[in-house]
Amino acid sequence: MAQLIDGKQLSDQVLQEVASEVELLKGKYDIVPTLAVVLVGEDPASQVYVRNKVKRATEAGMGSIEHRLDAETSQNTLNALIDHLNNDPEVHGILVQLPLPSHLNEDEVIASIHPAKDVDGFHPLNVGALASGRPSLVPCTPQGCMIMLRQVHPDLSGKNVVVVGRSNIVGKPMAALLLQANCTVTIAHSRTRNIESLCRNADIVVAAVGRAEFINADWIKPGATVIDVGINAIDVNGKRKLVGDVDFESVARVAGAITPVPGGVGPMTIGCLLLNTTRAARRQLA
Ligand SMILES: NC(=O)C1=CN([C@@H]2O[C@H](COP(=O)(O)OP(=O)(O)OC[C@H]3O[C@@H](n4cnc5c(N)ncnc54)[C@H](OP(=O)(O)O)[C@@H]3O)[C@@H](O)[C@H]2O)C=CC1
Ligand SMILES: Nc1nc(=O)c2c([nH]1)NC[C@@H]1CN(c3ccc(C(=O)N[C@@H](CCC(=O)O)C(=O)O)cc3)C=[N+]21
Repeated sequence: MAQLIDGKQLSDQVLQEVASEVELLKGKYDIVPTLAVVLVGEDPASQVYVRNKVKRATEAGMGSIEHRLDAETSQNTLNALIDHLNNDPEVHGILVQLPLPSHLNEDEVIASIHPAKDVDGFHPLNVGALASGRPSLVPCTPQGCMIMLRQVHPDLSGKNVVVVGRSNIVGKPMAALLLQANCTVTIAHSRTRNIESLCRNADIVVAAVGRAEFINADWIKPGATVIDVGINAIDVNGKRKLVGDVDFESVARVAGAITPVPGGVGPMTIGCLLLNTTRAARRQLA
């Protein structure tokens, strides 16, 4: 049976680090690091994430502000809110929950967030910084995955890694971080040929596909490390259940180490989001 990489426990460590940084910023500089979360529409999954983020922020002694806008909100209204948050000295981090309703221009919204407050690391300036090996605010989910990987592989140098998925929020920044850690990185996606055999050659597989239990034991080299980013709600006998992009039961029998869902990458994402918020606050001191 594979070693379980416990995201809940690791995220508690990250959150403790966050809490002491918050204490320091309060005591020494009299500022309360504050995260503003913007949620447009009623997407029930997003509401769960937003709730979790706000809860953890409060526990860490941080400020958190929620802006819930209805699904019909116009681009102008959203732009005006972001403008206001950009200029509010008491807000240090801004997160606009994605995806946005289809009538809104996501790229425009992301580019309008002040790069120094972009705790998601999605602004083109932060994306460019990461791509050129000078990371600034690093996307939370890939950052969390790296912390989990380091538990198993303190030195990642030379590892063959396959990242399945090429989204801007997970796959691409994940690949950039792995490359910077001297891994040999392959990015697979829906047009990739022989994806199964590619994965079977990998020392590490990172799954960010968005398909429930897509990757099974036949794809995994015995002893490999598997990071499951997927969060998929499925129906089992009328009950809602969260599963990853990896078929946990079969893969855990062949892998050397694996992350569970829930309790894996998800909690790490939140930990890193709050860590980014304290980093952003510190940089805004000057
Ligand atoms: N734990 C966490 O904190 C987070 C979890 N998530 C979860 O991670 C998953 C991925 O999210 P995200 O990156 O935003 O998803 P996207 O839908 O944006 O991207 C999915 C990627 O998977 C690829 N893909 C889809 N089908 C296949 C296939 N049959 N074979 C190979 N590749 C395929 C797509 O390829 P193509 O580009 O060719 O279409 C795409 O690159 C989701 O389950 C999401 O809920 C996301 C963010 C944070
Ligand atoms: N701008 C933006 N930034 C994001 O980081 C972002 C986003 N938009 N849109 C949606 C995805 C998804 N995401 C998750 C974060 C935490 C959990 C999480 O905490 N999951 C828990 C449990 C969740 C539950 O029980 O429902 C777990 O996996 O154990 C899940 C998913 C962040 N995302």
